[in-house]
Amino acid sequence: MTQSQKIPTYILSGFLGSGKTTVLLKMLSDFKKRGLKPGIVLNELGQVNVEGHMFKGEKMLEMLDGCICCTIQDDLREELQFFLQEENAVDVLLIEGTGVANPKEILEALTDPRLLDGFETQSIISLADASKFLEYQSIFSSSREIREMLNEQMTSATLILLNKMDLVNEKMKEKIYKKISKLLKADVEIIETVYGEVELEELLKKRMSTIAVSLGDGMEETGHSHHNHEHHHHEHPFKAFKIEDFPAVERIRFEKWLKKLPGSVLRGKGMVSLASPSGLYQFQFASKELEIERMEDQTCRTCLILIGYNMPIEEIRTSFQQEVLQTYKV
Ligand SMILES: Nc1nc2c(ncn2[C@@H]2O[C@H](COP(=O)(O)OP(=O)(O)OP(=O)(O)O)[C@@H](O)[C@H]2O)c(=O)[nH]1
Repeated sequence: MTQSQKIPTYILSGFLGSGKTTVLLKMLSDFKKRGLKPGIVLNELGQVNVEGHMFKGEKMLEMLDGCICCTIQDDLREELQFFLQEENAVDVLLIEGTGVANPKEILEALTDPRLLDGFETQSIISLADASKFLEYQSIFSSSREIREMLNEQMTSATLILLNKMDLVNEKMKEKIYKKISKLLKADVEIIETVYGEVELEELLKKRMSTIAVSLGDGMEETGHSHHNHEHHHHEHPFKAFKIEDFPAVERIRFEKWLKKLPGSVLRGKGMVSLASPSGLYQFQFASKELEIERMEDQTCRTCLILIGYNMPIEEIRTSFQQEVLQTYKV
C-alpha cells in the first residue's frame, strides 16, 4: 500500500464482555483468507493484556493500563503513526476500545489533522451483550455510569451487533428492541449475532460519511455527530483490579467464587493454573459464564483481572483468599 491511499479503519466498541475480541478474531481470519494484511490496535484496561497471545504474528499495538477517553488519546495518535510507516503498512486497521471507552474518543484521535490523510474510518461497530442488555439498562439493577456508557456506545455506532442472542428468549428480545428504538435517534442497522458470527461484507460496509476538512478550525465531520472537544479530566469510574502470581486453584471452587461475585464486578479475565487437569489456562468470565481454555504457552504468570464499577475490592480479595486459595496470602 502506498502512502497516498488511506487505510480503511474500523472501530470496534461495546461494553465489557460484549464480544469485541470474538468479532475481532473472526475478522482477522477472514481478512487473511482474502490475502489482506490487517493491523490491530488493542486498548486493554488492567495492565496485562490477557488476549495478547491470540494475536501472535500480527502487526499489533497494545495500549495497556489506560482508557482512551482520558489519557490514551495522545498515545493512540502516536501509535497510529506506526502504521503510516512504509515498512508497517497494512491493508486494513481494526481498533478495539476498552469495554468502557467511548468510540467517539477513538474517532477523535483518528481525525487528528496529522492522521486524517492516513486513515479513513469506515464504520463504528458496536457490540451489545443481549443477555445483559435489560439488566444494564435497568435503573434498579444498574448504575447511571453504566447506562450512560452503554448509551454512548450505542448512539455513536454506525452498526450494532446484538450479540449473545443464544442467551435470550423471545420475550427478552422484544423488550430489548423496544428499549433500543427509544435510545437510537438515527436509523442504525442492527444485526443479531451468536459469537459475533456475521458476514464479513456487513462488517466492512462503509457506513460513515467522509470527513471533510474545513479551513476553519481544522476539521468537521459530515453526517455524523460532532466530536466532543472538551477534554475532561475526571477519575474514571470503571476500575480494573488485579491479583498476580497465585498458586494452582481448583476449577470448581474458582467458578463458584466467580459466579457469586457482587454485581458490581462486570467482567473477569486472566490466566490461572488449575490443580487438575493441571496446567495453565486462560479464562474469560462475562455474563456470569466462565470459559476456560488450556494455553499453548505454559510459562505465563497467573493473573486475575476483574473490571467493574465501585467494586468492594478488599472484600473480593479476602474472599478470593479464603474461598479459592485458602491459605495462600495475596
Ligand atoms: N454465550 C455466548 N458467549 C459469547 C458470545 N460471544 C462472545 N461470548 C463469550 O463472552 C466472553 C467475552 O467475549 P469477548 O469477545 O472477550 O468480549 P470483549 O467485548 O472483547 O470483552 P472485554 O475484554 O471485556 O472488552 C468470552 O468468553 C466469549 O467467548 C455469544 O454470542 N454467546
